Amino acid sequence: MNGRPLTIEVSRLSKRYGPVAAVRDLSFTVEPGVVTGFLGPNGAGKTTTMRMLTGLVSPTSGTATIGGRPYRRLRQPSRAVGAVFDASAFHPGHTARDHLRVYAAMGGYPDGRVTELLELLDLAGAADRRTHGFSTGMRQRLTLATALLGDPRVLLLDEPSNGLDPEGVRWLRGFLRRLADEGRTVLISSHVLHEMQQLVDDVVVIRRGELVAAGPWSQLAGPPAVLVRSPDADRLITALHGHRVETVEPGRLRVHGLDAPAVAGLAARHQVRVHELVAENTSLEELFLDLTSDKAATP
Ligand SMILES: Nc1ncnc2c1ncn2[C@@H]1O[C@H](COP(=O)(O)OP(=O)(O)OP(=O)(O)O)[C@@H](O)[C@H]1O
Repeated sequence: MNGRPLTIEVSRLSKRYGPVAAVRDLSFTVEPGVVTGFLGPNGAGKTTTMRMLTGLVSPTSGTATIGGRPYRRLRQPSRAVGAVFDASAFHPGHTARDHLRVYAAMGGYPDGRVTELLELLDLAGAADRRTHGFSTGMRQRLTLATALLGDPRVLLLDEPSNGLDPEGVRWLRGFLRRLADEGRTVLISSHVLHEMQQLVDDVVVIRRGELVAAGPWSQLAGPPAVLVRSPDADRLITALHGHRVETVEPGRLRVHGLDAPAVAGLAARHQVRVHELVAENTSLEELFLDLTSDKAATP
């Protein structure tokens, strides 16, 4: 990667389309060196925000900057920022190599960069095939190759995991992680949450154009919880004095803020019988459903 890392800053950003408030007073930061997921249900305003970041849509108010400047005022925008919004937008008659050559010519990149990226994205074997026969995974890799032509320090990808099989998602995770480790700023949007859970370090969650939550995924997921089945549930509640304990049903408890070994240790110390102990991790999906439910919308 060439040059200093670039931080993305979105500040009090709004976009109206007539009566539709697509993005409302949105503020968040995306740091270099991590993979950040931009999450929200369909129509939440993700694409509109990413288009404002790349100068394709002008904000109604607020700012969206990359390394402190709006996209259009960056010295070499296409070298600083790689962005692709539609993975299916290939000319069906073009081969993968043709497609990359067209974009390389537009950006002023040498042909050697095309060959390099075909290798890097595992497309060398399919380089001279027409894209209309490409699988979803190959299309997504070609999209990534297009975004990477200028060796950008910032990568903005709209729904890069869309339609990938588990093997494809695993590959994408490793690839994005490498880019982040090189100091790049990686922002990927999605509404398919179980895939994102494997892909991202930080998350920015929006709903109806507004920020719902932002931060490291591990913090947003909250502390662990443990499900315990015990014939001595009342005594276990006493032993767990000072911790938040819910009774799920008679004989079954959910203990918050402790991991399974800690609960087992306390039970042993108080000679309470335990028949089952299951660690529960809040998945991003649960978190997302919770954050985006109507209940969460009302103050
Ligand atoms: N050019 C436009 N004209 C009018 N309304 C628009 C336009 N672009 C987006 N919208 C509206 O703005 C809102 C946000 O749309 P946007 O595409 O940004 O959401 P999204 O989170 O990317 O959704 P998806 O996951 O479905 O792509 C939606 O209500 C959409 O209908």
